[in-house]
Amino acid sequence: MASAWNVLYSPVLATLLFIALLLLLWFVWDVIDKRRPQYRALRQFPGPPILPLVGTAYHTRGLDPAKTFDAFRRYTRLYGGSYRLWLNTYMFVLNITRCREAEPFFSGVQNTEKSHLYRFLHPFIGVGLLNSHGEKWLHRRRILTPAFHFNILNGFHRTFCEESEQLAAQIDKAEATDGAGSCIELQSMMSQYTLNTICETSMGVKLDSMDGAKAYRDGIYKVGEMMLIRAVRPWLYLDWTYKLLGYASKLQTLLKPLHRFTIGIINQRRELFQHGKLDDLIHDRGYDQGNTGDTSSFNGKKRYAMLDTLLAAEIEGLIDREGIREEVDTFTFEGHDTTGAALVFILLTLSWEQDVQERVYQELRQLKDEKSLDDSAHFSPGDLNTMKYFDRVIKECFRLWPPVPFISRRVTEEVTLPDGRTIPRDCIAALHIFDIHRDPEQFPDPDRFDPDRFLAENVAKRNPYAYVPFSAGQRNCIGQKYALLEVKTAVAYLVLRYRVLPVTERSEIRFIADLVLRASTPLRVRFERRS
Ligand code: HEM
Repeated sequence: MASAWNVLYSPVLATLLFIALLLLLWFVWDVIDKRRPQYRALRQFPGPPILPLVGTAYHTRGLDPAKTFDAFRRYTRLYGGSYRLWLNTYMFVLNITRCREAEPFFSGVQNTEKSHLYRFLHPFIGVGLLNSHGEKWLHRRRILTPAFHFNILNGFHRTFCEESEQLAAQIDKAEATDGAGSCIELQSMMSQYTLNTICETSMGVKLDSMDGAKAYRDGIYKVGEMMLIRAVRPWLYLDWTYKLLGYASKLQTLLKPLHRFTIGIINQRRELFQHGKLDDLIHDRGYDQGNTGDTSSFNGKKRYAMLDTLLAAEIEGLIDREGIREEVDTFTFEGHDTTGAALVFILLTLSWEQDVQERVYQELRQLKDEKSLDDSAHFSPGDLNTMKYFDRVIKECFRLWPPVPFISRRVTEEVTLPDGRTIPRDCIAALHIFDIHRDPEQFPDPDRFDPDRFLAENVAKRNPYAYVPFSAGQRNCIGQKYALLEVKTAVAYLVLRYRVLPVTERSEIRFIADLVLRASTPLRVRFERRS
């Protein structure tokens, strides 16, 4: 008898009973949870079976980033469009892969709040233009919109040209070392180019000429990797598990020098700004040259750079020091990897599509001749916009390889779709731009590269939200024109100078689930100097 009591009171049994009780409570909660209207609403959409307790959490469990990327595409094919995933009332997602379901998020003024995934960016970029909402977002957007005025972009064009020359010098150097037509790994080279340009245009510094540039560059990449680690491991979504497993302190260690770097530059520039020396600086850098039309002033200062716009707003009491830091880091984060990815996939595409590349080259050459520009001269921003075929090629590359493959929103207002289905409140709307761009109803034979999809008559036949590489509506990309000018400047310069030849084939590419479109293996082309 005594031994039976001993068994009953043994710690093992007590633990088992405790676990059984927890499971029972979890099960009861799960049953109640599934009676909520959100559950019923989401069940109107197709998706993988929702199992008791774990919902659909099994669908990406244990998958590496490449398999996670493939799993999302597989589900889109399997369910013929948008599909739902369910964990519980606090975590349920509608994966939107067709523009008919995406339209309410792009066209309206409601549901503009970002999902909780953007919280992972808080330690790095704070709560700035990208991830704030409501009044704060509107206020910041108003302050920053003048920093993207076309006169200012024209000033940035000079930086894009100089850095394109640096890029070519690097390619030539590789050729001198490794022999003619040497293989170039694109992802790191393009990322270096775009980090240089964003540092100069947003903070006014030439990164490569600064102490600590390498540490900053490496730090930015490592922080990007840590964001990805968190995004693809749902158990790290909770702040306490993130802290407990040591990730939070590792991130802080990485972020400290990055923030010190940005704050140092902001302080230096503030000094110049407050002592009225910035006009000399603008003049020295030539930002005030080549501006056409409007030379309007902002608090007596020319509107020429992103940080300077913020410093002027600070004087007016519109933004504080931390706010300036947030926005500068937001631009560095949003403005370099995205444009880098765009360049990688444009150059790869040109390497696969030799006829297209030749036609682009002829168009560039013809304009050069018409304008009597010598070989080393760059096109002006106006010139770049006149080349229609070039423009269509860039657009088609952005369609097939959108640098930001997915974005997400928190549904704060229930959405009723034209077919009567509802997207419930508190749902996460994951807008998969990668799949929206491959909707066969909007883009027949969607995987085929065809720049003529962007002929005016073809564009007119499509839903206005079928093509959204820069998102659309209120929360669209503030840097869209900047990015297009940068990309076109670099591609035009490189194509005129080199024939881009294939190394990595399209069929070899394995994408990974990431904030920016990236492949798991190196992406390479050859650059052959044109005679
Ligand atoms: C090819 C390059 C780029 C692409 C494809 C791109 C794409 C996007 C997309 C899809 C969004 C919406 C994000 C969301 O809803 O979560 C966005 C927002 C944003 N982008 Fe870009 N972007 C690019 C370059 C840039 C550059 C160069 C800058 C800055 C210099 C920039 C700054 C921003 C900011 C601040 C936002 C948030 C805007 C807001 O919510 O008001 N982007 N971008």
